[in-house]
Amino acid sequence: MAFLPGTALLASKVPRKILFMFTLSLSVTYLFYSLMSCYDSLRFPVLENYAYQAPEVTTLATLREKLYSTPSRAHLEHELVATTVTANLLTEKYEVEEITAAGWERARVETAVSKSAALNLEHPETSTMDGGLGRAANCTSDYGEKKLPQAIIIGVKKGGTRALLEALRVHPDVRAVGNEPHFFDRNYEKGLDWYRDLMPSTLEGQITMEKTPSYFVTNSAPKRIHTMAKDIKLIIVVRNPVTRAISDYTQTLSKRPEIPTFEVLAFKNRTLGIIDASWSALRIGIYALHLENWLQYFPLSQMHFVSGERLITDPAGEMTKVQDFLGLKRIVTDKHFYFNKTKGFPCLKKPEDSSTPRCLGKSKGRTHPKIEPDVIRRLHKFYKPFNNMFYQMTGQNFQWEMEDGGDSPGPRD
Ligand SMILES: Nc1ncnc2c1ncn2[C@@H]1O[C@H](COP(=O)(O)OS(=O)(=O)O)[C@@H](OP(=O)(O)O)[C@H]1O
Repeated sequence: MAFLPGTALLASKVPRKILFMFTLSLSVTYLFYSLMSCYDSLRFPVLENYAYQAPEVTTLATLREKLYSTPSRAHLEHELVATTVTANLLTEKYEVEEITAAGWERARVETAVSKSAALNLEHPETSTMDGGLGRAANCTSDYGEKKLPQAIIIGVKKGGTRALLEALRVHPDVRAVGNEPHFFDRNYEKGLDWYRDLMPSTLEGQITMEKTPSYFVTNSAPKRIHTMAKDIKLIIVVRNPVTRAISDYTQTLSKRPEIPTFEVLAFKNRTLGIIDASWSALRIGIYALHLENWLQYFPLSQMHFVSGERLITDPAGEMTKVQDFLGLKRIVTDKHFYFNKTKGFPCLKKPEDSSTPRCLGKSKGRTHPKIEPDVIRRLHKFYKPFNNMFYQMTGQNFQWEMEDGGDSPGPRD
């Protein structure tokens, strides 16, 4: 029997037309995959505002790797870091969003300097309490037009975002929606017209704002916000991640008293000291990793970081920096704040013609449960490298590492 090589045998048996079609389809598939891989490698650098040069990419990458990888037993004992970040359904379900109305009422600045402020005073707001999403609470006037926000407080949850927004609303050139719209995380499919319609009307020179602290930890939020407005200003109120986690837990506990203790939820393995970094109360505080996502889309110059601690100890000082960042006149000053001993926090001064209290409501400034000191120490150790990375990335040292390993300054804890 004559020996024929495989291809020749194939060619002899299969009609030429079919062979041609087969070769053609192979070529098209190859071309398609080549184009796809080119597209992938081209995608990221083309962002217009990409200005971020990670200071120590390897270090951040190493930190991320440590957090996400499955370490060996020896590694576990040395690093004591949680091994997975898959959603922890058990603990995630305890996440309850804070949607209670804020108690800080809007203080009208008597010495309004802008034309817009003068108009606002002619049409004082009927209600100062935060209302439903449809009609914003700080609706001082129906004059003007609804605009998409030019500045957003994007985080962090339990950082002091409500205190900041309410203090900003004192400014006559700031108009903000009272409740959290959650547009870029939960309601994006409703579209920009829906979002714009939530906003209060503004006059020329006034800034439209909103706050939704969960944006900071939402992967899709930076891109979506960038698509809406490349030049938007972003404000992030940050707080010692350990205190923040306890605050977050305290809020959940107030609504779900049956949940396990903080100490139980914080660890994957308490004996080995393995932190559960997938628990959202802890994950939110890894600021460096979340910030890295934002820096893919926005330069640092478009971001302003507020110290949640200083917002309590020196609210006027923090407000000066925020007003400068937003290009606003420095109208909100120390004259607007007083320290309320009963509340244990700064509150806004009442205007002369009103007797309404101007402290934030009961859901702000809750008493935290006492957490075991060695758990606090362990969490400080866990966050330390991420905090240092965050200080490098922002160029600011928030001084969360206290010498005694204790909590940051604040009224409690
Ligand atoms: N002036 C004033 N009054 C009351 N509370 C103040 C104030 N300034 C900052 N804080 C701190 O704000 C913490 C709540 O943060 P947020 O408003 O960002 O919380 S939320 O994410 O909107 O639920 C809240 O956290 P807890 O103390 O844990 O309740 C406060 O510590």
